[in-house]
Amino acid sequence: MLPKIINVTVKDVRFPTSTEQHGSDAMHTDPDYSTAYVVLHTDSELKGFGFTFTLGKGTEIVVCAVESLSRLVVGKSLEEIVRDFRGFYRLLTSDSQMRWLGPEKGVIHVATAAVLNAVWDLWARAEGKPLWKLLVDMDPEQLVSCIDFRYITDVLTEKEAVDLLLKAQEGRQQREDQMLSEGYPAYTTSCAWLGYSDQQLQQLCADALRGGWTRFKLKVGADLEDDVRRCRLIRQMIGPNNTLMIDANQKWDVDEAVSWVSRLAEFKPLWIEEPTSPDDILGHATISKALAPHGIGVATGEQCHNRVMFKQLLQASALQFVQIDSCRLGSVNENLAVMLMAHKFKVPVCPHSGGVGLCELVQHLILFDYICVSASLNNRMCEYVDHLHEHFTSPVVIKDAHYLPPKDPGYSCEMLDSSVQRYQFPDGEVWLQMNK
Ligand SMILES: C[C@H](O)[C@@H](O)[C@@H](O)[C@H](O)C(=O)O
Ligand SMILES: [Mg+2]
Repeated sequence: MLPKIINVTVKDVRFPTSTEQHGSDAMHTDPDYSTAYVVLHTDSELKGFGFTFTLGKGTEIVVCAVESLSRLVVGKSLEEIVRDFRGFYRLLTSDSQMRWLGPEKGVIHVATAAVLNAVWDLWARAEGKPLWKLLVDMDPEQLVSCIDFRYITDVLTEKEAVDLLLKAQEGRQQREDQMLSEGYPAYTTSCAWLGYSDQQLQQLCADALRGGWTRFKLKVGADLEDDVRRCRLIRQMIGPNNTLMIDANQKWDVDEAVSWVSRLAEFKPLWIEEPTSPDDILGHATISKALAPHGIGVATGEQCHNRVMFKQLLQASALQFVQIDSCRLGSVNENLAVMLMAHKFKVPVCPHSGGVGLCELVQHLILFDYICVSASLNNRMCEYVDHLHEHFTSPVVIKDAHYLPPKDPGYSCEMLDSSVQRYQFPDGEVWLQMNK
């Protein structure tokens, strides 16, 4: 018997990362990595844990949204949910009154992500498997039955999705074994946040090189001369053969993006990430076209609202790297749709990660992508940042710059009770002390 959800609790948990400029970029200069942290309580011993990611202020708004959605969840059994997961996704995203707040975007959608992440965590725990393995073991029809195809059937139908998954079945066991022994390739963003000094960047970069890292992301976009200096510095340190990516976090207008990045082309970045507004699909297409002769691709997705936006970015050849996000899209359900569309358009998926807990979650999705969808590691890697893992009960395991597949049952969302208590906003000990 699968458990029934009898209560949902949600907490505002914030980590004061801004004090040391961790996570800083051209637009988000002082992020306090935070979560709206959800626990599904059931009529059994099992619980489901989930969250979405925020930058501090406003997390209380997401908490309210989760509370509103909870009314749709309490009283449902897991059996009833997973028997028609597409229907359950629709229930949360298409409530005829609440959808006005989105639809499928903004606060209400990240709140949906938090709730659905907890449901997937609960399901994987009930099956006694890590989430990636639950997905890998599902047959194509069952996987596809979790996806809401509304608004994307012009690009991907249910039947096509099943066919893509069937086609990728060959070599699956071998890829699973490979992941278990080698892990999934990662890149690091931890060396080069915008607020770090040159000295700090050099030190962290030297440490990372010693630790076996070969792919590095640098924040740009505040000041062109600073960017030239920092790109030169990091390129000198990592040498010509390691990979460099740059990330502007939406700083520029379209033409400005093209001229600014052209100036940085000599440092050979693989991609420019979020050059402009995440909503500007045609702008991304223009930038992609202009930068192609330099061999620089456009990456985006960490603030892409939903599968419909990804569909258009792909249709318009507006991105060369798809950055899915475990806490912005409607959880695993919507990420499955995006991974399959990316595969159809032959665009590699390189997930956005980092923040607090995003590495823990997204590793499951990218393992599934490799084993069951893309079957390729070409031009693919998953972001990693080295912050806040100690607050999770099943933290990520990195070996030689690769994510090793998680083994514990669930979606790796559970935080330590002591951390939740200490960092709860505004009454946790850490915040009480900071505000003294
Ligand atoms: C505010 C955050 O740290 C962002 O800077 C971060 O998610 C970043 O865009 C990334 O790609 O890791
Ligand atoms: Mg980014």
